[in-house]
Amino acid sequence: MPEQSLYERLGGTYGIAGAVDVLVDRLFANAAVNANPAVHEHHGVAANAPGYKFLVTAWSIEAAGGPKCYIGDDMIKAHDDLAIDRAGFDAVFTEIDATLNFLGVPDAERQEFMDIIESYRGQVVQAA
Ligand code: HEM
Repeated sequence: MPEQSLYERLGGTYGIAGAVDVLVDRLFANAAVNANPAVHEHHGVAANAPGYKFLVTAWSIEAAGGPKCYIGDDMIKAHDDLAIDRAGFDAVFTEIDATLNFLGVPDAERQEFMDIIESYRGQVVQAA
């Protein structure tokens, strides 16, 4: 039997949307993530949460090998005006990892997803 995609092993659209629902609430409340004023301008507004959850869910579905459904900007353009530095990226990386752990995602799937996140560091970090 062929190995299931990461998308399938994460529980498909329902599993990923459920995880992003929890993740985005935690990111919006995370002081280290919001220390960047440009990030806080977005993440400090509760009304941004539903649309952001939609975009991050679709991005994650595609990144994990699920169906094509992401309509947002690429990762360079999406983070162009935010001056995200290494510490800012690490704060988000740590929150994603902690959330997947909190939700009981198995180690192998968590590691595989975190490797995907890490592979975008160079596109997201645009400040020294
Ligand atoms: C690999 C890691 C990351 C992924 C997969 C990711 C994913 C996304 C996605 C899908 C969007 C929506 C793009 C659109 O509007 O079309 C977005 C926007 C955004 N991201 Fe990220 N992101 C990452 C890292 C970060 C980090 C490290 C920060 C902050 C420290 C951050 C802060 C933001 C903010 C504030 C926006 C909204 C920008 C705006 O519309 O004004 N992201 N991100």
